[in-house]
Amino acid sequence: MEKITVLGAGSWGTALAIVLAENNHDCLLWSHRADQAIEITQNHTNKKYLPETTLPTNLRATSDLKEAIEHSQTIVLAVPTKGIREVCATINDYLSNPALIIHVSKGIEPDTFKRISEMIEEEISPSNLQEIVVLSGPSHAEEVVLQHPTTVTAACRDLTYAEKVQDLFMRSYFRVYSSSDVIGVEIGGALKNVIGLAAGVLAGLGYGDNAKAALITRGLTEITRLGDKMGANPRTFSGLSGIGDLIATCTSVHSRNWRAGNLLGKGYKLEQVLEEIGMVVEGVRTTKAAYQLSNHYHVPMPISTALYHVLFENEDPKTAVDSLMERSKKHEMEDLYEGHE
Ligand SMILES: NC(=O)C1=CN([C@@H]2O[C@H](COP(=O)(O)OP(=O)(O)OC[C@H]3O[C@@H](n4cnc5c(N)ncnc54)[C@H](O)[C@@H]3O)[C@@H](O)[C@H]2O)C=CC1
Ligand SMILES: O=C(CO)COP(=O)(O)O
Repeated sequence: MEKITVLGAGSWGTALAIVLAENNHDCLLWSHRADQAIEITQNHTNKKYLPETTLPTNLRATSDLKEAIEHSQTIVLAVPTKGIREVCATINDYLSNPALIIHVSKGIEPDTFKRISEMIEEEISPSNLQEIVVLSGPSHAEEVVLQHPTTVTAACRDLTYAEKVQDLFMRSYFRVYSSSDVIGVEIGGALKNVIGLAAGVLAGLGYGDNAKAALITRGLTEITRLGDKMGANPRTFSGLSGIGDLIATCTSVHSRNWRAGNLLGKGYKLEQVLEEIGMVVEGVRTTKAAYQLSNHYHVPMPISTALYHVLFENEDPKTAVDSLMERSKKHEMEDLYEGHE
């Protein structure tokens, strides 16, 4: 049994805290809302994010970040990408011993192109940092709390820590694999949200399985192409954090990104869509980052680029799909044939 702190009491932070509490760890969940922390500790519910779920009685919550950090040196970071820097900068002030940070967020910061582990390293001083592990894969919170079989990957440059995270989380319904490819696991997790949004757009336009299969396959191609340039092991993209998460997000009714895209395809405006979903839709910001990265590395990413035009330049979704389909002919394995975009 270990003392573990989970920062972020949204759907994912809460679902993971449940797994840890069921594994008999002394788990303290931090919410930045006092009323939510009281609800979790006293009523054993988190109605806003997991309305049907009863939480284990050994799971407590606090809204005091200092108390949460003093609780343990094993910290699961489950806040949206946009909040990572702010939360890390604050906890850096409270840390008195090097912490193991396990991050579970999926995004890339626009403009800086930083992955989550890079942002953590910039905000937490080296003396306060033991290691960073990323935990990622096809894992909707709604199904984890129902104890449906789920598989994820824990990646760290030092495999010892990835294996430690495996031991903390492994449970009959929650299987964790290890990897040392932090870059690949982070890029796969972030960019699948862009393709998931696009899959929702296609569904919203009324397109079916042919279009979905094309999108997943060609989406994986552009993720792999970029990941390769950014230093990932291309094989990682055929694993859980790559194709695995891509399938889950592009085919699931639980996916916030898919649902957001679906509404966009039906003609709703982005602001309306985000209000309707009410939870973080990471793919929106990551689409901006993907578009910028595509230009920066001169890597063709036609799907991400088309989605960027829809999200940020008001392009009509149907026109964007038509433009994608009407591009010049290509070889399917175009990366082998330079000059063929
Ligand atoms: N929901 C899921 O099934 C999964 C989510 N993830 C990832 O986990 C991360 C968190 O997602 P969810 O839990 O789904 O989001 P959510 O929208 O359910 O909850 C986010 C939580 O973070 C809090 N929050 C927002 N901004 C904050 C800030 N600046 N500082 C502190 N707290 C802040 C919100 O109040 C809320 O409690 C995302 O990167 C997401 O991609 C990864 C795997 C599965
Ligand atoms: O990352 C997830 C599942 O693996 C959650 O996806 P959404 O953010 O699209 O809901």
